[in-house]
Amino acid sequence: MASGLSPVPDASAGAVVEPSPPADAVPTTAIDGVEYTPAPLDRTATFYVAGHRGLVGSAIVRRLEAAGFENVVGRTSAELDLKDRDATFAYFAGTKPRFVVLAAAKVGGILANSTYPVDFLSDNIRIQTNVIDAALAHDVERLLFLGSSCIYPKFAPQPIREDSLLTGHLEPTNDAYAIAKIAGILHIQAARRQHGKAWISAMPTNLYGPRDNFSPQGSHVLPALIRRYDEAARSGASSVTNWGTGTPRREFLHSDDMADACLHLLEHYDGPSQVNVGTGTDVTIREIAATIGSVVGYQGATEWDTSKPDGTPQKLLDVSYLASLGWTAQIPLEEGLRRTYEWYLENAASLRG
Ligand SMILES: NC(=O)C1=CN([C@@H]2O[C@H](COP(=O)(O)OP(=O)(O)OC[C@H]3O[C@@H](n4cnc5c(N)ncnc54)[C@H](OP(=O)(O)O)[C@@H]3O)[C@@H](O)[C@H]2O)C=CC1
Ligand SMILES: C[C@H]1O[C@H](OP(=O)(O)OP(=O)(O)OC[C@H]2O[C@@H](n3cnc4c(=O)[nH]c(N)nc43)[C@H](O)[C@@H]2O)[C@@H](O)[C@@H](O)C1=O
Repeated sequence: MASGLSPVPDASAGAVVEPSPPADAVPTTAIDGVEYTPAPLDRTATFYVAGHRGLVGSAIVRRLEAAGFENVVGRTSAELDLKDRDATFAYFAGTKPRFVVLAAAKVGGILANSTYPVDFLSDNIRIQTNVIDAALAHDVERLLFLGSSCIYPKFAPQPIREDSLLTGHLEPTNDAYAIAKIAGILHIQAARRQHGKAWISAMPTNLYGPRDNFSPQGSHVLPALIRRYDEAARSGASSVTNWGTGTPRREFLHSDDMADACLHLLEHYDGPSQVNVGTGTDVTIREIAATIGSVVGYQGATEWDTSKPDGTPQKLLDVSYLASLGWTAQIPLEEGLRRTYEWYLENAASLRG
């Protein structure tokens, strides 16, 4: 992040260089039937990544900088609490971002979501409402809101298509978080309808990668298991105990793939429907546990604590619309796991939690 943690450069300084149109700049039909033409984003514009230190936000910063964006900016939650409406508006007034990705949120695994539903609802509603309203007030040109696959009904037909939204009851372990995310999707659609904004929403499946949350109680399953199996391998433990039955199925996408999909969507999609982002394949929790055990070299037994919640039995996303826009995931699960484990080993001493 070249200028992100220092004052934002004067927007009037330097000539604006418009990038040339992409080779594939042919009209595309959006998921809801609207036609639009892919358009590259101006690499010199100020680009605010809300949540730039998190799992997804940090991957987006890496992807944007690799793509030549010169003015990627961000603030930590200590520097700018996005729950504070006045502070959020003041930041937008001072920074004047032209592009925004909203990757700041209160995020956690199944236990955190089910234990603290008020926090997941209230914090996320406030963060996203403040950012979206400030972006409206300060005329942000392109904004990408990140939701989650948990917005879909617990028993949605698999793989889950975008039009399954609001067709059934939510999974109770994360309904509060899901309702906040659904409100975000509607907020983006409302900004499109009422103010003509070219803003969009993406719904990621379960994500993992460097800078994930590895805290034993608060994290998602994949970082939790990397830590648990690594610690067991080191201590020579004869068994580890995971949560639930191990039978639920989950789809895992590396954060670098997610970041690539975000930029692709911003340059190739402009429609009101949220767009699913995933790999199109899933595994059982038992299978991912076995793979992680093998990646970290754990040789003991695995037990299952069925007093812990399983959550939804399956939430495999239908990613055919995103594929029709020209994007598919590139990082195989086992390779992504190895890369994440390497990052974990290098950073274990300084992890949160
Ligand atoms: N991880 C996953 O499996 C999935 C994530 N998502 C979505 O992707 C997005 C990013 O998630 P992820 O990267 O995993 O989450 P992380 O917890 O890794 O990062 C969240 C980021 O949000 C920032 N943040 C949180 N609260 C505030 C606040 N009050 N003010 C300012 N910044 C705040 C944090 O800033 P700081 O570090 O400075 O405190 C952090 O950088 C979220 O919208 C999430 O819902 C969707 C599906 C799956
Ligand atoms: C991304 C998504 O993440 C959350 O939903 P989830 O997919 O259910 O998330 P999870 O990764 O925490 O669990 C997946 C599965 O794995 C099992 N499991 C085993 N052992 C551990 C374990 O040690 N930790 C965790 N967390 N899970 C474990 C666990 O019992 C469950 O069956 C949402 O709340 C919401 O945040 C959201 O949108």
